[in-house]
Amino acid sequence: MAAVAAAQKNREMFAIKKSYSIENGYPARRRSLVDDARFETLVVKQTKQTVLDEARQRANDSSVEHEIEYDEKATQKPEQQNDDDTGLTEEEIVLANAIAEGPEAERAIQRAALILRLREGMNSLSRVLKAIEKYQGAVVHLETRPNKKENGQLDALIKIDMARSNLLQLIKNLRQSGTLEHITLLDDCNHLMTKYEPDLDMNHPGFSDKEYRERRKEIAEIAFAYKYGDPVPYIEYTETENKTWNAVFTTVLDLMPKHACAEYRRVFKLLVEEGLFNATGIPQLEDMSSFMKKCTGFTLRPAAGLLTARDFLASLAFRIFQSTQYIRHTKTPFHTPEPDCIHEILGHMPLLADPSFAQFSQEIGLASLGASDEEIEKLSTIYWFTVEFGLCKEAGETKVYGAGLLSAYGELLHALSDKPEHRPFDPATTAIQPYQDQEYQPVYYVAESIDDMKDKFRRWVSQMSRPFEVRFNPHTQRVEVLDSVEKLDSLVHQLNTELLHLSNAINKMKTNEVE
Ligand SMILES: C[C@H](O)[C@H](O)[C@H]1CNc2nc(N)[nH]c(=O)c2N1
Ligand SMILES: N[C@@H](Cc1ccc(O)cc1)C(=O)O
Ligand SMILES: [Fe+2]
Repeated sequence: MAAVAAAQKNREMFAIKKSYSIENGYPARRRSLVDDARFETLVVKQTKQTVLDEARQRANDSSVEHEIEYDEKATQKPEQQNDDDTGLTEEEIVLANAIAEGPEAERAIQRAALILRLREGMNSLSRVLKAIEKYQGAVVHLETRPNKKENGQLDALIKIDMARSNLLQLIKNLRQSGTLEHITLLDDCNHLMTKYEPDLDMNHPGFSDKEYRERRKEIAEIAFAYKYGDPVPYIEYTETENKTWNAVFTTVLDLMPKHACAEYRRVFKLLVEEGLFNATGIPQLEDMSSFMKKCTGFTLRPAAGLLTARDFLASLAFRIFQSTQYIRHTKTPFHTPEPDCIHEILGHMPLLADPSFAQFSQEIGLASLGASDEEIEKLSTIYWFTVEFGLCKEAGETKVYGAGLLSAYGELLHALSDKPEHRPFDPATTAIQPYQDQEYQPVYYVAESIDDMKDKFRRWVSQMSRPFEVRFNPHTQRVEVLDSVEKLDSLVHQLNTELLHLSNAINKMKTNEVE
């Protein structure tokens, strides 16, 4: 529990204390998700920097020098000594703040991944392992490889579990000895909301509605309190909220037989038959999550608002969709400037229950893991013009599969009209097409089919700069980096097993046909 509380505290330490709305002194501006996301990334960075500078200042002021018992002589040369002991790294500050929570948090076991540069090869490694042992740490994972630049030197990745206070000491010593290249505190959620409160600027339909804003905060709290593995709490939606749902649901019911792609129509019908989709009430995320899990393994977790692209995409790699639970303002049922539960449930969820589309969504997520900021921007642009606002061909006609169109019939009709430009989906050009969410789009991309879009996307991803390949292991529900013979070996075994099932099934079907 202490770890969760400390992680929560660390989140809050960096979380943006005020929303970007007029009353908090942020300039009014026409809503644009892209600008918002960029603006907020900048503010998040500034907020973090301020917090870190203040903590370093405090560390400077605190005359008490932490006793360093560690046997430094054995591991460093004078020139390596870093006498600026208070150049605390962000992780040290996060740890120090967690420790400040009290004795329990101080003793709490923290998992961390250390990337080390071992200048004296195996000699340095044995000293580091001795230090870990000295601080009562447990090595969970260790791998080394020759340093690309310096012969005789090693790079090491060591995952350890260690009491926070000891870990703080160890990091400091490794940093001073010039061994520590990087550390990641693994159980701190870096799920930073880009907004603490909804950004309801002047032209947001709910801006002047105090009751609506209270409701938004109340529902956002569910997302903040949510822990992985919990069922998503039910929400007692009000009559007004259900009326808003009804207005949109009935229009989608009218329009989707003609305009939605076949994959969407198929699952929509299933959802109606299962009683999850009806005109009277907003479906509960927990029920939708169970349905999707049965179909494709996708599950939901509640999101309090717009997440950073990296956070949002990373979840898709694990077949987790971060879904908002609040609903748009009743004044504007047919288009809202931000994702809401109607958009997520009516727009996204039917297709996340389709195997081919679920695979495509997961592959965008997998491609985002370890991607550079530039590549994240390209992936979220591809996501925008496909998952959010994509069109596809079907028996010579243009159909809709983009969630942002299926949940906003006004824009759906615009997208299918001859007003906007229609371009063939091609990842390389789509990925760099600028877009704004202020009004309807001037350009929409048309895929030959969902499978064709997936194939084109895979080829484009294979040229991305990431120097390693990843795969999602459905048994462990974890993403594996395919960078060792052992991992490739287990993947080949997995494939062999699947192929065996496939050939047995084919033989049995052939035999049945003959009989
Ligand atoms: C991936 C891309 O940035 C996309 O616009 C994301 C951003 N963050 C999001 N956050 C939430 N909660 N819901 C969304 O649909 C999105 N869309
Ligand atoms: N415009 C969509 C909601 C939406 C907003 C922003 C997005 O990024 C995506 C979807 C609707 O009204 O349903
Ligand atoms: Fe969306």
